[in-house]
Amino acid sequence: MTGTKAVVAKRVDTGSADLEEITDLARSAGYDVVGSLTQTREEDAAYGFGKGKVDELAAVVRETDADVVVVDNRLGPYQTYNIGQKLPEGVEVVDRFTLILDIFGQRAHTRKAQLQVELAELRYELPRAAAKASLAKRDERPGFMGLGEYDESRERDIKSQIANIKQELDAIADKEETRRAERRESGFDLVALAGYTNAGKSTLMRRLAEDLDVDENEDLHPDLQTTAESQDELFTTLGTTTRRADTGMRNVLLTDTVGFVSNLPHWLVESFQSTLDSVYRADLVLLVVDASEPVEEMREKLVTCHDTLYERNEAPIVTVLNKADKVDPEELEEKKQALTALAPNPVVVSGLTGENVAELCERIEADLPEWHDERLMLPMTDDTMSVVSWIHDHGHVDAEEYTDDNVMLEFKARPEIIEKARSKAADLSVAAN
Ligand SMILES: Nc1nc2c(ncn2[C@@H]2O[C@H](COP(=O)(O)OP(=O)(O)OP(=O)(O)O)[C@@H](O)[C@H]2O)c(=O)[nH]1
Ligand SMILES: [Mg+2]
Repeated sequence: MTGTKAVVAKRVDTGSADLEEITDLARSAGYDVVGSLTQTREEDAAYGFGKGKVDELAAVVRETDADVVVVDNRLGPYQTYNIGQKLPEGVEVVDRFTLILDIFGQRAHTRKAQLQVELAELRYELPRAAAKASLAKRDERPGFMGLGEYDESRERDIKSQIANIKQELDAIADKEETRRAERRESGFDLVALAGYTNAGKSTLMRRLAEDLDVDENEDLHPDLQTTAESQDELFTTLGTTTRRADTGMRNVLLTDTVGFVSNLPHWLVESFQSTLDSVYRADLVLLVVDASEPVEEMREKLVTCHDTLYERNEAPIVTVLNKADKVDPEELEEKKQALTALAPNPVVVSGLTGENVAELCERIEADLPEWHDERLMLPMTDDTMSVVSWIHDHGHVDAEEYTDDNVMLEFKARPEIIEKARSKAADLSVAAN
């Protein structure tokens, strides 16, 4: 798609239209943005924009020799069609959702990601299938008999494809839920990075996971990857990447995932359910915000993130104001104050320079579900040492004393781990008697 020329356009009811994000999205999709156009007026039923504005748009397209018009509004199928009719032959009209789906399609490298993109595309197409067929009828082949039947069969076809994909995604989601349970049983705390796209999640992920040996866990956790790309582009990360993070005492598995963006329809967010599950079902969420942006922008993006998290999220949230290296401390303090209602007690860091990352680690440890203290006396048998090392692996041992007949352990761990340790200790006692 590189070299494809695009004109971006946006209509707002009031105020002035901001083209920055749609331009970034278009670039991220690989378009060369060669022109732009905005309009402030209420929606026109036939074109979205006013009719005269569409003529202007056509002129810009001709001047710039553009191949595509990217519209940052929700366009109905008939509006898309009508705009297309006014543009030079062959120029495509793409709306915000189609554009985002394009980007996702380009970045989807795993089966799961591909299925999710396909699901979203089908959900987008479903309500349009009938309209398309009726437009085709009106436009091209007025006498063609089979069309009425054709559009129904296309709709049926889409519905059955949606059902199949959902089934496959449900199976993947079940597997992942099982894996999360296994990881928790192995003593890991699951921490997820969430936030608006381009906030710096992947950069922070690499910073937190930097001195870790992932290799030794690769067999245990097959989705562990060593790379989490960062780029100054929207939606660099689409699938999930999980790595071990060294935050101190706890065994943390950190998951990086897809960024949020505003104005996404419900069906699109739902299509990414199984990716977002790693956020919703985490033990702790780090909500990353780009602190170098104007405070109003930060506020809007925080609201978008909260909206996406609101319904399903189960975990406590720590807000992370990232890119502190780009903001002077006074300004940062003002922003912090202005955002307290949305982001109480945030941690300020720079994923790029590593500034304050130690403080973030402390917060992660403090806000994770609590570990409890336990004291166990283990009788000395052939299996005792393997239980001792199991407790070392799954919790934090504060004290360890050996006598001829016993081992005394004082440790901290998650409540489930303590339960398991107790039952292991009971098994040892049975074996010893
Ligand atoms: N100055 C500065 N730049 C940063 C910092 N963290 C990230 N960046 C830059 O911000 C851009 C986006 O970073 P990513 O880590 O890819 O952001 P992301 O949140 O993973 O983005 P998506 O995966 O696209 O949702 C990159 O160009 C990073 O180099 C930071 O602390 N300071
Ligand atoms: Mg990323």
